[in-house]
This record gives sequence, C-alpha cells and structure tokens, in this order.
Amino acid sequence: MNAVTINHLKKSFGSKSILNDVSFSVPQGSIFGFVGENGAGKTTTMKIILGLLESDQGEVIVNGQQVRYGRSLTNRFIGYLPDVPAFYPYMTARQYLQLTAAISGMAHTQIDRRISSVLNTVQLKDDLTKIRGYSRGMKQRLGMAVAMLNQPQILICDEPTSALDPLGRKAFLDILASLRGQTTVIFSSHILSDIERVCDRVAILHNGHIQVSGKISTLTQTHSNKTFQIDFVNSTDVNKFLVQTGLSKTTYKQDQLTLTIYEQPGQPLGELLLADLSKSRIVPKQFQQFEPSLEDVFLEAIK
Ligand SMILES: Nc1ncnc2c1ncn2[C@@H]1O[C@H](COP(=O)(O)OP(=O)(O)OP(=O)(O)O)[C@@H](O)[C@H]1O
Repeated sequence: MNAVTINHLKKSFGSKSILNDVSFSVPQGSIFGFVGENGAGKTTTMKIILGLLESDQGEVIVNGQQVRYGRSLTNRFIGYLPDVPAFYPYMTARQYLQLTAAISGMAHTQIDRRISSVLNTVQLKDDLTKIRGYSRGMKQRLGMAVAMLNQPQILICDEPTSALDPLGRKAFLDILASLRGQTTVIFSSHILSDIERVCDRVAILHNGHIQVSGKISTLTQTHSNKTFQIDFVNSTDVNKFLVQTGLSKTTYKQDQLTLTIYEQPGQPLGELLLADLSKSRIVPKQFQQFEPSLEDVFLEAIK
C-alpha cells in the first residue's frame, strides 16, 4: 500500500507555473528522496501534501484519505520537519517537547516516556542546555524529535541536511536510516549523495514534472550507463589506443594521459576496451569501471 499518492498535481503562483501535472506515489515503509534543483517546487509539493497550500488541480491521498486544503485530518498521520525549524531559545529540549506534547493533546501519562524516547532516537542529551546554545545540527535533530513525538506513520523532512556540516549531515542521515521499515520518510534535497546514502526510492522533479521515479537501485541500472577510466603511461599509448578503438569523440573525454569513456545504451564496453588494450599491447597504469550513480540518473533526467 502507498502512504502517499499524488495524482496530476498542478500549481501556479500568478502566471508562473511551478507544478505542471505531478504524479508519484510513496510506498509505506520506504525512505523516499524527493529531488529537485532550487526552486523546482519541492516545498510547494510538501505544503500541498500537508494541506497548507491549495493546489490548482489534482489530488493527494495520504493513508487512503484525500487531503483537503485547510483541514488537518490527514496530518494526524504525519510528522513534519520544516527546512528551518524555529524554537523558543530560552527553553531546554525537554521543555520544548513538553510544550509540543501539551499542544498536541498527548496523554499526560505518556509524555515523559515519549520525550525520553525521541531524545534518545535523535541523540540529544536530556540536560539543562538551553536551545539557544544548540548548533544547527542539534536544532535540526530537535526538529526531528518534535516531528516524531506523536509517533507519526509518515515523516516529511524538507531539505533537512542542506545547512549542515558533514558531521551534522552524517548524524542526521544515520537517524533517518534508523527509521527504515518503521516510518515512511519523505526527504527532499538537492544533495544527491545524501539521498543516495539513505533513500531506497526517489522522484526527480524538474520543469514542473516528475522526470523519473522509482527504486534507486533499478534507476541506476536502467537509466544510465557505466563509465570507464583508463590512465595511460604516456601519450603514445593514448593515441595508439584511440586509433585502435575508433571511439567517437562524443563518447569520451581526454584529460592529458587519462581517458574517461562513457558506455552507450545497449553496448557493453568493458570487454571491448580490454580487448583493444591487449591488441595494442598497452599495459595501462590503471583501468577503472564506475557503476552509474544517482547523479548520472539526475543529469540524464534534467537534460
Ligand atoms: N507563496 C508564493 N508566492 C509566489 N511564489 C512562490 C510562493 N512559494 C513559492 N514560490 C515560488 O515557487 C517556486 C518553487 O518554490 P519551492 O520553495 O517550492 O521550491 P523548492 O524546490 O523547495 O526550492 P529550494 O530547494 O530552493 O527550497 C520558486 O520559484 C518560488 O519562488
């Protein structure tokens, strides 16, 4: 079953069309990467899923129920982490979570236990440090604790790692990964390495459309091709090899003694290159094969 299904969503601001027939679905339990360049419309889509913004056309279904703009019924399934979460800086993490729990109507008997549990999940100390003393990474993790307080089935995170340093990003991504299988996570970003690190599925939004969506492992196999890199010992070998292979100029790049060669669809290249090296009696310094990455899929999708 799908946790979220989006059908034919359209949204314009004035004369500017942002979403132009966007459809995709997020299977339950997946960690779903929502990818797009700055201004592609990721936040706009997320706000429509949360019923905070009205679409011009199309529908959003959350856990089998249609989202209605301005009504928050489907939001009882969702925890939301905005891109820049805001807190009362004079409170401690526990005080802030107690306030959130009280506002959301959580049963008193559950509050303390639940707060300890989420603070433990996001690896924040349950101490007397005021939020004003928190780093950006700690604030982002506190935002995650707030979003998870009510044990949502779906967690929506809007660009949660964009402003974090590598250590902060790693800590945050590890927490997201630890939710795999328990919570459906929709995680928007333009940092493809972060998406590749934790997500099992992805949708790429570009020019108002989903250009590609599906399992990352399948997309990298079907939408892109391998790359080979050969480092030669001298320029004579490079030239001899290029004559032997007869490679078209559009299928490789040369950087001094290094050739980067792009496999073409349906034409496995590795064995041919090795055979040509052998026929030319060239022993290269290095021969490397690179599997297609999400970046390759993305670049192909937005061509
Ligand atoms: N309320 C609004 N009124 C007018 N234009 C808006 C409004 N909200 C968003 N936009 C415009 O819609 C476009 C998409 O914005 P959105 O924030 O959804 O993109 P995004 O993919 O989340 O980008 P980023 O990665 O920069 O956060 C942008 O050009 C933005 O300026």
